[in-house]
Amino acid sequence: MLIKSCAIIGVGLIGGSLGLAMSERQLVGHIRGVDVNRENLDMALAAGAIHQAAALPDAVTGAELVILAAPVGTTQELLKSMKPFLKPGAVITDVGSTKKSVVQQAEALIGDRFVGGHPMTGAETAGFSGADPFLFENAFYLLTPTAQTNNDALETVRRLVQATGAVVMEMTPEEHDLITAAISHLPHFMAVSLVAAVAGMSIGDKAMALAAGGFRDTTRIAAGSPPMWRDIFLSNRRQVLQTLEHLRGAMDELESALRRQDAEKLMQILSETSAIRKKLPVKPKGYLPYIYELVVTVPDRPGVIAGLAGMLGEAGINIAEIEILRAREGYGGTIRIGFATPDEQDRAMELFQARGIKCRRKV
Ligand SMILES: NC(=O)c1ccc[n+]([C@@H]2O[C@H](COP(=O)([O-])OP(=O)(O)OC[C@H]3O[C@@H](n4cnc5c(N)ncnc54)[C@H](O)[C@@H]3O)[C@@H](O)[C@H]2O)c1
Ligand SMILES: O=C(O)C(=O)C[C@]1(C(=O)O)C=C[C@@H](O)C=C1
Repeated sequence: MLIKSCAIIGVGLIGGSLGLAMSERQLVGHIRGVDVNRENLDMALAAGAIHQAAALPDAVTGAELVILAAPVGTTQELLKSMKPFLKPGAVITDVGSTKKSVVQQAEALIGDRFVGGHPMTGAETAGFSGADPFLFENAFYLLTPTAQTNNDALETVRRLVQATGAVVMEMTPEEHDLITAAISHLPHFMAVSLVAAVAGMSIGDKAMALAAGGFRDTTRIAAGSPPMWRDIFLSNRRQVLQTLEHLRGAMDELESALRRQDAEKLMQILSETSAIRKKLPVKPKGYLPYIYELVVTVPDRPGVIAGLAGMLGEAGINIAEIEILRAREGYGGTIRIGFATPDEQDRAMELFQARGIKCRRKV
């Protein structure tokens, strides 16, 4: 056990996942949970993510660690209300998606025992129902200590985060906010704008009903929690606007090539960006750092997945992930099977091919 008692304020997707990860791995002796939403609190309690549902200020009394996991706009009020009740030496951390304003507010209110944190993993689902004890496995978890931050407090948070399976990276709150503006907040801004633009077209409803991968993949995140994203945009306003300028520049260049019907320029932009996108590290988060995948085509027969799993099991090949990609009732479907090593992928491919099962490597 790393910590005797902890309070999580906000037991939604991230706070709930942290609670599950900490209690399942027995990292914390006793976890109290606080939430304005009774349903999330009840679910967190029933799932064992927290041991006790509590309210402020009782929840933080005697706690060695307090984790703020509500939208970033609540930080100041929450810290103000708990400050007089914090145990001397208690460590306070948060999981907020923006850091500079949060860290400034926290340091001004409670001083050097606040450690800013931000797991670079999540989902578009809000609330405890999406919580997952493995959410942090292999995910980057950014910590943003400042010159003021107490070293022991930083070490406590670092050890806890690592024990949840995450990979800690430290940076300044300023650098954090610019980077996350570019790779998280700007994409959200774009996804929301794309949904709004298409919804506002006369063909909007019909077009969206027909949407395949393009619209779905680029707009998944637009389904995210409105209060959470309102707070992120407002607290990282300057950096989001700064990165938006770059996006506008890139869009203007593409638009101008299209207007001029400049095929060469279009080809150059498309080739350059395609090459950059392909170089993104594969699966930087998830249960395994890299997954070696096969896509298997199977007939629609009861027990077909059990059959594949049995074959692999008999050959001593472990399945790391399995997913039904597409299925047509009565005909068949495609199944994605992930393996932890290229050797297992090769052996599975040989096994399937020897039995006449159609499969290919997913690249
Ligand atoms: N969703 C993501 O992908 C993601 C990823 C990393 C970090 N974050 C950050 O984590 C934090 C939580 O986000 P989430 O995705 O878990 O959202 P969520 O909506 O799933 O959970 C937030 C919880 O906080 C509760 N809450 C709101 N105001 C409160 C208050 N004043 N007191 C107590 N509880 C309160 C809500 O009822 C909810 O249960 C946010 O700061 C967000 O920026 C989110
Ligand atoms: O939806 C996801 O897959 C996410 O990981 C969400 C995401 C992101 O933009 O990457 C969103 C906000 C967080 O602060 C961190 C993660």
